[in-house]
Amino acid sequence: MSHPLWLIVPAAGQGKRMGADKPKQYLPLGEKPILAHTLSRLHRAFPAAHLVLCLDSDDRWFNPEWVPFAQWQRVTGGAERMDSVLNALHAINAQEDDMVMVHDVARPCVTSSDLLTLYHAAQQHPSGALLAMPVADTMKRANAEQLSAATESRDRLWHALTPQSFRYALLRRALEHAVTGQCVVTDEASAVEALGHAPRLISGRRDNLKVTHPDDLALAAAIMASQVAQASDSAQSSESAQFSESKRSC
Ligand SMILES: Nc1ccn([C@@H]2O[C@H](COP(=O)(O)OP(=O)(O)OP(=O)(O)O)[C@@H](O)[C@H]2O)c(=O)n1
Ligand SMILES: C[C@](O)(CO)[C@H](O)COP(=O)(O)O
Repeated sequence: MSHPLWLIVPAAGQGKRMGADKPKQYLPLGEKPILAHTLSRLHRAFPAAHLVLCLDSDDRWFNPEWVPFAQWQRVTGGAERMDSVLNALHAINAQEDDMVMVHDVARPCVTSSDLLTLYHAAQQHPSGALLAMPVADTMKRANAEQLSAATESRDRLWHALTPQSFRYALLRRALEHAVTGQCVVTDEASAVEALGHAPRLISGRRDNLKVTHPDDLALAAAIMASQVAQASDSAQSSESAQFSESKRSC
């Protein structure tokens, strides 16, 4: 029997790099805010999952109407992303082997196919798995004057994305270990690695953008529009395939 899935969405950040008048997860992308897009994408892939949403204690913008899940709870975020995720792990009544998947609210372009691929990989790998992207550019090491002091090897270098997914007990132990050691980790995989585990890297789509800077808003809107167009093209081509199939069988 498969274990329940707990979806943790850290959404307690301030969006300082975005520099807007509200946290970036509440900025509109088309008709709805980023947070609503992200939750809707997660729900499409995992309609029966239990959502845990980490929100800042002073959040004035959240609207529960944006949550499409039947089972969900709100928890208070912490000072760092890792504290928000650990608060969520402490708040839920999960079994040791339950699957937990953590996804940034700021990544609204994630696709169902990447979500499902990651979920299956994490179920099979005892150390968990994360979406990631092999580095595509030449990598430079700057000196203090922002001069290009060296070129780093790209060999086996990946960008970490989200979601990242692990068994509940492992992730909780890893984040508690990081917090106790006063070590700030920026993703779950770093905490798990610090326990000596090696999560599996799953090559994800390059358009799983983390909305971080002002320019990213237009980019995310363009990505979403192109994903919708691609989905409608493939629906049309599957309809026309069915049509030619039915003509053949007449
Ligand atoms: N204390 C924190 C900090 C961040 N996050 C969440 O972690 C994710 C990744 O963080 P980032 O993109 O850095 O978001 P912000 O912290 O909001 O951005 P900034 O660093 O520019 O302030 C986001 O979904 C953010 O809401 C969180 O839940 N709790
Ligand atoms: C978790 C993450 O999205 C992986 O890329 C990232 O580390 C979090 O973003 P931050 O900018 O480091 O807070």
